[in-house]
Amino acid sequence: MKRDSLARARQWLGPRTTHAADWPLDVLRLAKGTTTVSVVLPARNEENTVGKIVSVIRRDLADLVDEILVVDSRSTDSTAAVAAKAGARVVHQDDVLPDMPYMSGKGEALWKGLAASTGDLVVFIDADLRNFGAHFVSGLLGPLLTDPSVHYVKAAYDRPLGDKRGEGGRVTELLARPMLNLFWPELAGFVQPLGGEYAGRRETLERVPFVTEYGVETALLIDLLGLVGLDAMAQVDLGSREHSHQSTTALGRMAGQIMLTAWSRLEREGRIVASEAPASLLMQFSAEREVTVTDVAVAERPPLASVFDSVMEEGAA
Ligand SMILES: O=c1ccn([C@@H]2O[C@H](COP(=O)(O)OP(=O)(O)O[C@H]3O[C@H](CO)[C@@H](O)[C@H](O)[C@H]3O)[C@@H](O)[C@H]2O)c(=O)[nH]1
Ligand SMILES: O=C(O)[C@H](O)COP(=O)(O)O
Repeated sequence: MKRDSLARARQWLGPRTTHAADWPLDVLRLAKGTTTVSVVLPARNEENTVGKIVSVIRRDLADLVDEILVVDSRSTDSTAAVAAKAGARVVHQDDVLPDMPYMSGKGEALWKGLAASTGDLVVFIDADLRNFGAHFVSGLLGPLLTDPSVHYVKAAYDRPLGDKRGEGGRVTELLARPMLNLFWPELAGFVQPLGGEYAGRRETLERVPFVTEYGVETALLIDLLGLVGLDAMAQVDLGSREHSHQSTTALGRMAGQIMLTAWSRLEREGRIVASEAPASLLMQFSAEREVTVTDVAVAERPPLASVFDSVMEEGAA
C-alpha cells in the first residue's frame, strides 16, 4: 500500500512539475481574464527585504497582480512602514478578525492574510527572500491560471546554505521529508514541502484549517491532499531560493511544532490512537549548558469558510 503511494508520487512528479520558464508573462496575462490575484507576504521584522519584494511585484507584475498585502506579524522594526512606502496594503495580524482568540506565529499571519485579502487566487511569499524575482509569483500562478483542475501549487528550488548548494532546508531534510515519506508517501514528490512560497484557489484555501506557528505548511499539504487529492496539486521549479537562516536551536523549536502538527493529523486520520497527548515542552541547551524550555505547541484556526458562514448566520439572526 505504502509502496504504491510512493509509486503514485513518482507518477505525479513528471506531469505535475513545471519550471518558471514554462510560464511566460504574455501567456499568463491572456489566461488571467477576470481572475483576480492577491500576493500575501507574512512578515515579522523583515524591514531589510520586504520593500524590495513589494517593489519588484509592482514594477514587473502590475497587470497580473491585483493586490499586494503585507501581514505585519507583530514586528518590532519598521517592516510595516517600509512595506507601505513600497506600495503594499499593510494589515496588522491582530487587527484582522479581532474578536477571534489570540494566536501566534507564521500560520496565524497567513490565515489572517487569507481573511484580509480578496483575490480569487492567493500567492503566499515569504518576506525574507534575498533573491526574489517576479518569476516566484508568475511561476506559481502558471498552473492555476491555465488548468482549472489545479487547486494548489508549491514552489520547488535549490536551497543553498551559505555558499553550499543543496545544503539548506535543514528541518526539511532531517525531519519533514523522512516523516512525509513514511506517513504520507503520496507527498514525497514535493521537493520543498516546508517552503514558504505557494499559491492556491481561494475557495479551496478557505476550506482547510490553518495550523499556527511553523506547522502551517505541513498541515496544508496533508489537509489539501485529503481535500482535493494529489492530482489537484502541482509544483513549479523556481531555480534557487536565498533567505535569512535561523539558528539551529530555533530550527529545533520549528521541528517540534512540525512533529506536533503531524501527530495531530495522524490522530485525526485515525492512524494513531493516543493514550495521552504528547508533551509540548522542549528543553534546549546553549554551548554554556544554559537551559531554556520552550512550549512548541501549535493551535489551529478553522477553515475560513466556516468562520464567514457563522458571521453571516449571526448577522441574519
Ligand atoms: O511569527 C512569525 C514568524 C515568521 N513570519 C514570517 O514568515 C516567513 C518565514 O519565516 P522564517 O522564520 O523565515 O521561516 P524559515 O526559517 O525560513 O522556515 C521555513 O520553514 C517554515 C516551516 O515550514 C516555513 O513556515 C517557512 O516559510 C520556510 O521558509 C518570513 O517572512 C517571516 O517574517 C511571520 O510572519 N510571523
Ligand atoms: O525549511 C527548513 O528546513 C528550514 O527553514 C531551515 O532552512 P535552512 O536550513 O535553509 O535555514
